[in-house]
Amino acid sequence: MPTARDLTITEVRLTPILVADPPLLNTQGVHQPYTPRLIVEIVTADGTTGVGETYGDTKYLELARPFAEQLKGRKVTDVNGLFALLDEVAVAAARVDNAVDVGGLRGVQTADKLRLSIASAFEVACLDALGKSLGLPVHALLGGKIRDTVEYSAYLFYKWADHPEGVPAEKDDWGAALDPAGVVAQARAFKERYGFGSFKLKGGVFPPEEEIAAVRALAEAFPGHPLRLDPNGAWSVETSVEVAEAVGGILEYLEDPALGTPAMAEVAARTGVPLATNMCVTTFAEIKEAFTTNAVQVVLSDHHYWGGLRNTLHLAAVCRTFGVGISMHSNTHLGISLAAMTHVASTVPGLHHACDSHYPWQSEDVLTERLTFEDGAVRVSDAPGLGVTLDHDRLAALHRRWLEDDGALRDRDDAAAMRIAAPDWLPPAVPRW
Ligand SMILES: O=C([O-])C(=O)C[C@H](O)[C@@H](O)C(=O)[O-]
Ligand SMILES: [Mg+2]
Repeated sequence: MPTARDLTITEVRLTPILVADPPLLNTQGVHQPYTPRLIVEIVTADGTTGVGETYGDTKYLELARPFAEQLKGRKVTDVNGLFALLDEVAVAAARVDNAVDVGGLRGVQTADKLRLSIASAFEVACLDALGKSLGLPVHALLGGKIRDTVEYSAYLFYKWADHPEGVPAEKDDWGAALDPAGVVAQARAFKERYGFGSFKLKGGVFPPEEEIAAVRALAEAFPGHPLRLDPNGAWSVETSVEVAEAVGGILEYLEDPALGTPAMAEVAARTGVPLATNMCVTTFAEIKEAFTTNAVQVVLSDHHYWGGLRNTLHLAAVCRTFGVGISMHSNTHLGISLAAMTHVASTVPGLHHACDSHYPWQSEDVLTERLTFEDGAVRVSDAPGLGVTLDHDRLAALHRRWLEDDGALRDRDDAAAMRIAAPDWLPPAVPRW
């Protein structure tokens, strides 16, 4: 007879941390030297622990704390119940009224999206604990992997060599990338270190002509490799169409060239270039307009704000129904989230594009062993749960950094980080070009 397991949640630990981040440029500004993340641990009565990870900014912490309190006494098998609890977590109006999320780079901000961004970390932690308890990998709990490896793309950024002088920061070894030659050199380093075969350039930083030149240089240096360009909605429809005409033929897709579904629909109608998004379709409510106006051809899911791994599968099913492709978006994240992304991606049918991941930019992690890329892919773990182990010493050290911060870095603000180098900097009005 199998022994009964007690999967009642007895303890929930929330650990906010600050993680080193290089000076990566985007249309809003530059990444801070340290970025907030929240690590969630769930402990069950039989001593099983599950881990999850999500955004660590104050607005997420203030929701995660009351939510965590409600979980005690519930079972990790009650994953649907997590979502029923969400409505009970109050979101202050000031967090959503006219607010955009970090730097405006992840689409609308709604109370539900904030709540889902919290629930996702708890869902992952529950699935990790359940998998460990049953001796099954998370992908098995999602119906089973249909591929053994998940391919990722190199996430290229325009970048300074260092954070501004005098700003405490960890040194990175990527160097600067501020022109086509620098972007190609960065892509070569990504290929050499991790074997990536697809390249995405974060654009919206320099005038479109310069970014067109960088894409052309990439195409010349890496013939036949899929390329993407993502200016985070910084261009007008006219500029988007001009860029599409200039480099559409060498792009796998153009990502969020213009802001909002109507603008994306117009660009899509006027060009033959597939459009991807992690800005105009970031909630289920936005799907209908975008799909019925043919505004996007690929949705980049992100299990953090879509509300977890099972919601990602629901999104994938809707995309499949409408003949829209699916792949994955990424912000700064650690190995717990890379493991979660890899498990869910291994179960998604028709995943035809390499997923995004910031992970190579993160020199720090909270795991005993970093996840690795081979030929640009992460092997899907068959170990119980997510297949990762938390390093409590590392976690404590990164939490100490958070505790010692005076609050300046606890909320990611790319425009404020830019003002250290350019005091007059304000997030540019959109469209910027
Ligand atoms: O694909 C995207 O739009 C992103 O990854 C948005 C991110 O916020 C990225 O631009 C960043 O972290 O600078
Ligand atoms: Mg994007």
